[in-house]
Amino acid sequence: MHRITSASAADLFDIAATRRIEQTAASALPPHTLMQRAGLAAARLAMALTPHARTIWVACGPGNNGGDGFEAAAQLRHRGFFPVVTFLGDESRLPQDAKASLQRARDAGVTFTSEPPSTFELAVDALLGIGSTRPPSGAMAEWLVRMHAGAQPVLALDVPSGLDADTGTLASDPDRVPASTRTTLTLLTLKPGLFTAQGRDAAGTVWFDDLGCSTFIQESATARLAGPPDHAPRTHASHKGSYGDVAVIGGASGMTGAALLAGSAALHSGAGRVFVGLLDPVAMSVDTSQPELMLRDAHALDLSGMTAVCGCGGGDAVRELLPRALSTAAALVLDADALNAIAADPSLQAQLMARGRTGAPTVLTPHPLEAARLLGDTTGGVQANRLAAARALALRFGAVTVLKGSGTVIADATDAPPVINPTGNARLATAGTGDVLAGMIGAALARRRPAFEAACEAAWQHGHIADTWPADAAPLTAGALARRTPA
Ligand SMILES: NC(=O)C1=CN([C@@H]2O[C@H](COP(=O)(O)OP(=O)(O)OC[C@H]3O[C@@H](n4cnc5c(N)ncnc54)[C@H](O)[C@@H]3O)[C@@H](O)[C@H]2O)[C@@H](O)CC1
Ligand SMILES: [K+]
Repeated sequence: MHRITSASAADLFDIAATRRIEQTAASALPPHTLMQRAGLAAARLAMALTPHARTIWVACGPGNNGGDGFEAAAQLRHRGFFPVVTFLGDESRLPQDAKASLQRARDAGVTFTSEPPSTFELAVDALLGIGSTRPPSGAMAEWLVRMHAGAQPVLALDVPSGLDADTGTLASDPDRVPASTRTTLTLLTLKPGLFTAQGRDAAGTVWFDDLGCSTFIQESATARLAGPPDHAPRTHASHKGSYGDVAVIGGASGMTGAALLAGSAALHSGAGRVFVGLLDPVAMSVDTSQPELMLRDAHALDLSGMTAVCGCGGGDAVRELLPRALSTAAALVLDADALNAIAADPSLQAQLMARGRTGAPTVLTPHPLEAARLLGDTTGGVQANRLAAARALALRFGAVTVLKGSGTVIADATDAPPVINPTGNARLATAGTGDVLAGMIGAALARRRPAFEAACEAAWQHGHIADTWPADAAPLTAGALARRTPA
């Protein structure tokens, strides 16, 4: 059992793959072994979370997730703890493993009640796991509200009840901000839904126990959790040409700052030279706070041989430059208004697809609304399956797609599993942080990282800066994020 952090990459498996792995493992092991291992891991984590707990409420549901709860309760009782089990299900219809664990809990002397205990130091959510099929209702919904209403920790087994383990969508009340401290112990496999959409908030800190079954995994991952980028040292004999040129195209009237932020981010991410091609005809000619940035009229920049970062604060004016960027930029990041322009113009879409067919490195960085416009979908439709939406965009345009949001998804048009970025937090919910990400990806492309790796590495780094922002520093601003310096 170990805690999942952003320090190491990991494979993720969807529900269908998890069930296949379970079948393979279960057929190779003595009966009930998996559930007993799951319950023991849950009990150990419960004891570590609340070593002095007097009452541990274990809420058990009608399937094998409930069985994990019975087993955990039995193990806790054997160790001198006082679990109180509430069971929402029909004993005669319990799956065999769960039935055996229910009996083990009874034999261990666990207390069973019909109503949750009035006070508890820890709640164990064993109501629904990967078999969740509909929003919790009735007593199940009431119990979930109750366990999350207080400040007591909640330990969810396998997945938080009601969370779709494939997509990270939560069946009920997504806007509820729970008071509880959340931990999830996920079993057998890591599931993508824990790390994107509502999954990160619902799951809290994720622990993983493979139940000793990693050797039974014979299939490829559904998705992957990104790990930190490798830090390639710069050779002494390198020069600014070794790290490439970035040209930011954006900054229409009133939005110059967005382009300067992207430029600053590219500069501080190590690009050799950064040009900022402004679309505002009366724009400044130098940014005295960042004299390294070379400000130009966007129309005058020759993009061949350069990495263009196109769209940051681009307004409608960026549209006329897109055909040239799409046809001449050596590598290209399309962000914000560039994406909106493409979504509204079939001829630009055709050019983007044609660029994709040439294999020229191209990265799209939509937030969910921009992704929805490009796909002709709604934001809700995109968020309902972020992995599928990112992959659909990557396939349609032949471009690496970075679908931003909690648990940013990076997909390309190959068979490689999409990647979910584990870093980042709500500090990034401030204007300009998307421009910074675009600039960071631009810098990675400029030093000739392959587009998929460039996107994964920049997304990880961008979130990591926010994750390590000192608590006592001034609030994160996009400018400070671009400079990587809390100020
Ligand atoms: N599959 C595995 O690999 C393993 C499974 N284990 C546990 O078993 C779980 C999967 O077990 P199951 O397939 O039985 O699925 P669940 O225990 O998640 O629940 C399925 C049952 O809940 C009912 N249900 C679904 N949504 C409901 C709702 N909103 N309200 C009320 N009832 C609802 C279904 O009709 C079904 O009876 C895993 O998440 C994990 O906790 C572990 O014991 C270890 C191994
Ligand atoms: K659960």
